Amino acid sequence: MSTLLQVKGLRTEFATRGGTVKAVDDVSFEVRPGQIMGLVGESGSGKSMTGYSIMGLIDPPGKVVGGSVLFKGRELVGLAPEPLRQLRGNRIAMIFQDPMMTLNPVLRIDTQMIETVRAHRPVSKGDARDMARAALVRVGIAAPDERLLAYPHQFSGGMRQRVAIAIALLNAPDLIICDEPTTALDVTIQGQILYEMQKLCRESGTALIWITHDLSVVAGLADTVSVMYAGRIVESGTTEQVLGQPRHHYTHGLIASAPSRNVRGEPLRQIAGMTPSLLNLGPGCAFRARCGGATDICAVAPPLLAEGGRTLRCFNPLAPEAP
Ligand SMILES: Nc1ncnc2c1ncn2[C@@H]1O[C@H](COP(=O)(O)OP(=O)(O)OP(=O)(O)O)[C@@H](O)[C@H]1O
Repeated sequence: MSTLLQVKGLRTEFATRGGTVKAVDDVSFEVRPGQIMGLVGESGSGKSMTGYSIMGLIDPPGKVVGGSVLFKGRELVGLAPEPLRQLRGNRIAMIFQDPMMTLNPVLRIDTQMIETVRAHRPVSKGDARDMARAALVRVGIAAPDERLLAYPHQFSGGMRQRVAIAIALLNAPDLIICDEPTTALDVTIQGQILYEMQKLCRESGTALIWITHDLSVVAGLADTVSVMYAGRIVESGTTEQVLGQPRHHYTHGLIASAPSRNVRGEPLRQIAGMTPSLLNLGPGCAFRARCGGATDICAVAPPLLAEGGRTLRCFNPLAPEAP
């Protein structure tokens, strides 16, 4: 099938007093229309910055310093602000952990939604209002006419996030990047939103990149998973491959330490050691200090192995389990 988004060798750096932080370091992946990709990793691994880099939302002292982001064949790296703005909220949308990154606290919901539609297409206010109403219904908001007249502070956290999702859906984008949008919500609401997002994607062919540290979320949602560590993707493949038979020691550690894998009465399992600083990271595997499989060779840059749709950056991967 055709490729919707092709990210190749993407690199984003922050100039800090202590030196250069390589937040996104040679990241590559592809997303097809309608595909749901999970981007997982611990806090600080570069997931959000990868999403922001694709969206052209990196602010100084950060900068995309290399690589390519092809969206429907068009290069987004280096694209001028105006054409980028036209793509955002129209063909590509982003949903943030905090819905107030999307919502304006002083405007009524109808005003915000109508403006979002009319910024990208020449429709009447009445038609834009109908589209806003339909989007609220799609995300499961009851009494949409009443809700359209409300201000963001009149909604609960879960409802506010639903409105932010409805705004992202307004112009039927080809791609939505979701940055932990359900993390702050209670488990029941999180489950409902995940279910609705998956359904919407399946129905409309919208592709999703779902950024999360929570493996249980991607297990039920994503078609493919990419695992990030210290700014790099260390393993990717189908969800079954990566979560069912991890080959990278870091992926294995993440799965083993997931809260759902812990047994009451036994000590909580964790990956030993600390995530490294992204300042002055050398070329070798950044996980080697915490890795049970590390050998001397891991001090040099690990090769990118590709096998049966899976990619892996490791000299000493875990053996595939016998079928
Ligand atoms: N303004 C900044 N100045 C310097 N470094 C930054 C800045 N913003 C981000 N970084 C660096 O980028 C790295 C990646 O951050 P990012 O937010 O992408 O991580 P993440 O995996 O999304 O984590 P989280 O789940 O906590 O959001 C951070 O570890 C930090 O070192």
